[in-house]
Parts: sequence; structure tokens; C-alpha cells
Amino acid sequence: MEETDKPIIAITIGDVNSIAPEVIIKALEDARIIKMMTPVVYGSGKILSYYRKALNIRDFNYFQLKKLDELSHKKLNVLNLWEDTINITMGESTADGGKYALISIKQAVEDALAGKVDAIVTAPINKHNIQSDEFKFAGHTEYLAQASGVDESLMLLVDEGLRVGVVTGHIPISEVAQKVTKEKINKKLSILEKSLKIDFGIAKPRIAVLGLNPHAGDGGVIGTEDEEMLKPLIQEWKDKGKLVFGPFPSDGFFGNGQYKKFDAVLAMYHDQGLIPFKTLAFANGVNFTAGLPFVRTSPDHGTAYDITGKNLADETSMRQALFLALEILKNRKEYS
Ligand SMILES: NC(=O)c1ccc[n+]([C@@H]2O[C@H](COP(=O)([O-])OP(=O)(O)OC[C@H]3O[C@@H](n4cnc5c(N)ncnc54)[C@H](O)[C@@H]3O)[C@@H](O)[C@H]2O)c1
Ligand SMILES: N[C@H](C(=O)O)[C@H](O)COP(=O)(O)O
Repeated sequence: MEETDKPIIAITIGDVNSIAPEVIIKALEDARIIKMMTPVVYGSGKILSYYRKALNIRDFNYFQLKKLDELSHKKLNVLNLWEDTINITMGESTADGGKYALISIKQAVEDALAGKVDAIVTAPINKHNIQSDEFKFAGHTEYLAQASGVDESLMLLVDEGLRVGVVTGHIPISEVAQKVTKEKINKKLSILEKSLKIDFGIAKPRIAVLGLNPHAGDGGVIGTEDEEMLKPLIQEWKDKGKLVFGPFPSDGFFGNGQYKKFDAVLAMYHDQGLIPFKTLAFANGVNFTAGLPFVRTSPDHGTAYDITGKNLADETSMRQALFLALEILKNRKEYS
């Protein structure tokens, strides 16, 4: 591969007081990365330098630039987005943690939408300290959909053959039942099916749909949504020749390993899908946003303030997020 043919991957800095800089540095230390892609950290060399020293990491070098077109395909790049020296308070949630995380995300999105970078890999943010007049969203997923002008996207957690999407995402549990509508499930199923074909190269994907109620309602004894909404909806997909099955009672479905028979699982709400996913795949898991005009992946963990600055953060999920972004780019190219 020519150096200049490598995909350019924007990596957002995340919360600078969290494990985000640590997992970025450790993931980028992997010698395979620079051979396969051109990474650009959107943030500031001062932040990486601070963590390199704090964690006593040697031999981590990078090329600093002020404009994206100065990047080097032979080196790890850091795009300096600010001159400020930030007061780093490792393991604490501060206004600065949110402010600089947002500067990084905004620039990466602008560059992705302009086609200047091929994908974005986001390091973790704190959903509380990033809130501002400019950012009134529950997470990257919601922000990225709005910023890129799509009315619906899908949070899809991925670890090799295990893929778990959610119908409702970052909303209070009290709102789940009313938000799980036929229209919403159909939209999410459409994004999921398309993504499995285009992003994951699966020609005829098998999708499992989980029930909303305990035991998928037990024939209407525990809630009526599974019987009255989910069963007919799934039948409509089957009638169109799609391999969509369910509704499955979530506990037994994961408990007996049935998930292994499907290319993807659609859960009705965040914890229904993410608890089994993270139990099975926390270290390697990647959070992918399907349905965006650009590729966006992320590690499946958060800011982990409790271990920040202690050199305890496992960077595997961050590294997998970089590799999955590449794989999806390749699959999209082959599909088109
Ligand atoms: N991609 C993202 O931006 C993202 C993802 C998940 C959570 N979050 C946010 O992060 C904040 C903290 O969330 P949380 O406490 O629920 O989850 P968390 O993932 O930050 O931490 C959960 C537990 O896992 C441990 N852990 C997390 N990542 C680890 C790693 N790489 N290596 C070793 N141990 C690790 C932590 O120390 C903690 O004990 C919240 O604001 C949440 O919204 C952001
Ligand atoms: N629900 C995600 C997870 O637990 O991995 C996480 O909160 C990140 O969400 P965004 O990608 O929307 O920030």
C-alpha cells in the first residue's frame, strides 16, 4: 500500500482528565497502526506529553501540526486545536474536560463531513461535563446524528460476530416503553440490516429481536407489546424475505448462548443490550454508530476516573475501535 493510500483516521481526545489520553497513547504504540492507517489525534500535543510523562511511557513520538494538510503519513500525528495550557486534574470531572472534548469532536466531524478524514474514532467523554449551549445531547451518538443531518442512527456494539444494537439509547428507563414504537423499531431494523450488509459484508444477515417485557410478555400476561406489536412486526419482515426472528426473552437468549446463531441482536433498550454485551466482551468491544455518512467507532468503555493516571487502563478496546473503523471502510469500498 502506498503511504498516501492509507485511510486517515481522526481520533478525538475525549475527556482530558480521564483515561482517554492514556488509551489513545497505548493503542497508538502498536506498530501495526501506522502501517495500516494514518492516525491524527485531534487535541493538543501538550496533553499527550503530560500523560506520557505521568505514566512514564517512553518511546512514544508524534508529529505536531496546526493544519490537517500538513500531516505525515509516516508518523502519528497530533493536530493542535488550541494553544492553551490546560490545568489537568486527573480523575476529576471539570468544565475544561467537557470544553476541550467538544472542540475536538466538532473539528473531527467538520473534517469527516468535508471528506478530509476517512473515519472518526472517539475517545470517551463524560456526558455531564460536556453539556453546554452547543452540546445538549446524551452522547456522541445523538450529537453525531444531528451534526451530520441524519434523522436516525443506531448504537451498535461490536465484538467480532457479536453485534448488539439498541432501539432506544440514552433515555431514562421511565420513557422506554412509550418510545419503543413500531415505527422506531422498523427504522432501527432497517439501519441494522443495511449496515450488516454494507459495513460488515454479510449478504443475508440473520437478526434476532429481543422482547420488551420480561419473558417477552409470556403471551400477554406481563405486558402486551411483544404479542401485539413485536410479533406482527417481525412477521412483516419475514414476509419480505428477511431473516428476522423473535421476540426472544432477553435473559434466556443470552443465558443459553442463542445469540451465537445470529449476525446481530436488536435490544429494546440500552441496558438490555449493553449489559450482556459488556459482560461478554468489555475488553474487546467497540461502539459503532451505524447510519452516519462517515464511519465512527469508539471504545465501549467510559472515562474511568477511578483509574485515571494509574497506568491501569486497558487500551484493547481503543485499538479494536481503530481496527474496526478500517474494516468497515474496506467493506464499504468492496460493497460499492
Ligand atoms: N464512548 C464514550 O464516550 C463513553 C462510553 C461509556 C461511558 N461513557 C461515560 O463515561 C463516564 C463513566 O461511565 P461508567 O463509570 O459507567 O463506565 P466506565 O467504562 O468509565 O467504567 C466502568 C468500570 O470499568 C473500568 N474501566 C473502564 N474502562 C477501562 C479500561 N480501558 N481499562 C480498565 N478498566 C476500565 C473503570 O475503572 C470502572 O471501574 C460516564 O459519564 C459515561 O456516560 C462514555
Ligand atoms: N452507551 C455507550 C456505551 O456504554 O458504550 C456510551 O455511553 C457511549 O455513548 P456515545 O457513543 O453516544 O457517547
